[in-house]
Amino acid sequence: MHLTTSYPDGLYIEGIALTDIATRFGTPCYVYSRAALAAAYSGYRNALDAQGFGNRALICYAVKANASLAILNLFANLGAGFDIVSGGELARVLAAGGKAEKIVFSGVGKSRAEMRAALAAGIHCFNVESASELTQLNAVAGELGTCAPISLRVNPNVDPKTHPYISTGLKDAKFGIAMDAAFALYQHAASLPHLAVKGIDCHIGSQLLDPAPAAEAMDKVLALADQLAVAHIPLTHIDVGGGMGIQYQPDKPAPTVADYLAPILAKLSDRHEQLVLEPGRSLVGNAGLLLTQVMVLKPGEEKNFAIVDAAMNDLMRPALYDAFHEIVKVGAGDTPQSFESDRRECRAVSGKPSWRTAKHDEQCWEIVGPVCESGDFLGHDRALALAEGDLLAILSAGAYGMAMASNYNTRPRAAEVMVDGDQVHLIRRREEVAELFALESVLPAG
Ligand SMILES: Cc1ncc(COP(=O)(O)O)c(C=O)c1O
Ligand SMILES: N[C@@H](CCCC[NH3+])C(=O)O
Repeated sequence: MHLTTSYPDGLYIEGIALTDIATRFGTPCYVYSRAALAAAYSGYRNALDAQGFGNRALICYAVKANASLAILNLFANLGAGFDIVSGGELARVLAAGGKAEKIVFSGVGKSRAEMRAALAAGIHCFNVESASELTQLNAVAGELGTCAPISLRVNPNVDPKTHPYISTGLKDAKFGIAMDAAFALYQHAASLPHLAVKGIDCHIGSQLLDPAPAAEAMDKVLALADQLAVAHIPLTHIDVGGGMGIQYQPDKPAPTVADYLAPILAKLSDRHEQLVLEPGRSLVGNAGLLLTQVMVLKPGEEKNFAIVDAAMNDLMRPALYDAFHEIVKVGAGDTPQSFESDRRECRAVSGKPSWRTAKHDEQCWEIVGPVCESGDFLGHDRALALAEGDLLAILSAGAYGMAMASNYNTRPRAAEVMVDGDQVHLIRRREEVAELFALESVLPAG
């Protein structure tokens, strides 16, 4: 949440004014901070070092959160491994300089071609999610004359207390192998000639603000690991997944990495296995924002609409999960407002014709995009003093922002830039409209 600094001439990221970025690169534009990304990674490393896991923990950044080559390269240079879920992500990680031997491959549906590519690259481990996948992987590894390193991803049937769409550890989810079926499947895996049992994996969901469910899941995971050791199927690593949440709004603080990990690490401290972590959102979420410009103000009897040039195709979290992202003005003299007090004012006047807040010049706005969907909103009831042409920053947009962007309404995807001290680098140029239909063709004439 605290990515920007407010100066008299507007908001900055590190040494660069957001207004300058808008002038140079246009809007909508994703803006990341190299320092914030590096600090998030160090947060994990330091917490692990402090708990004595320095030499036996592998941080595998979950690429799905933000697959930018520049970000992958930055984490690779810091020593990170990667959690991938497709052949595409494998190719990206390798192109960005990631090391194959630090990659874990998650996901409920891996194609044979993806298995082959990962085996050829020599990844650290496949996180296998079904009996059928185990059989297929054994066959593919056999065809290649090799042995696939595997973990089973278990489903502990623990409620992670997060949004149902990003909850993965309850038994009605498509993810993982039921705890009571896992032991037998491990025995089967150990009997297959082209599999090497390495570890166990568990990921119960995303945006978790309380570590208790993950710690509860860990008890079940460790009980199974001990049972396997007795059955002569020793494990060399324990993958605790990702899931740590971040602060999106002032009244919902997130724990520090150290506090979040403490109850989980406590259960692992007197064990010998390597620890694998798969954090995504907590490494990138608060290191990026989406810069957008107000195109049209459309005050109305019921609601005031501020139509901006970013939309649900750029950031779909609000439309998909009703997710909250703080939105602030970035121009000269605009200090980020305290959202909580503003929201109360918005609600207090809601329904009144003027929709005016107590603050001078501020009104309540629905911040919406130009896409033809009523669900195309980026923020509800925001108290802001707006004029057409104003720049806004949609905060905490570094995770699952650009990664889930689409070309809906034939909208080119946004540019992405990375601030590094007093430099700013274009890390992905804005798409051009002609590129959006370059792969298509019309039917032959006649
Ligand atoms: C298997 C797996 N690992 C890691 C992650 C990363 O999760 P997060 O971004 O919440 O840290 C996810 C996404 O939830 C996932 O499905
Ligand atoms: N896309 C989700 C997170 C998904 C996690 C994937 N396992 C979000 O934006 O919050």
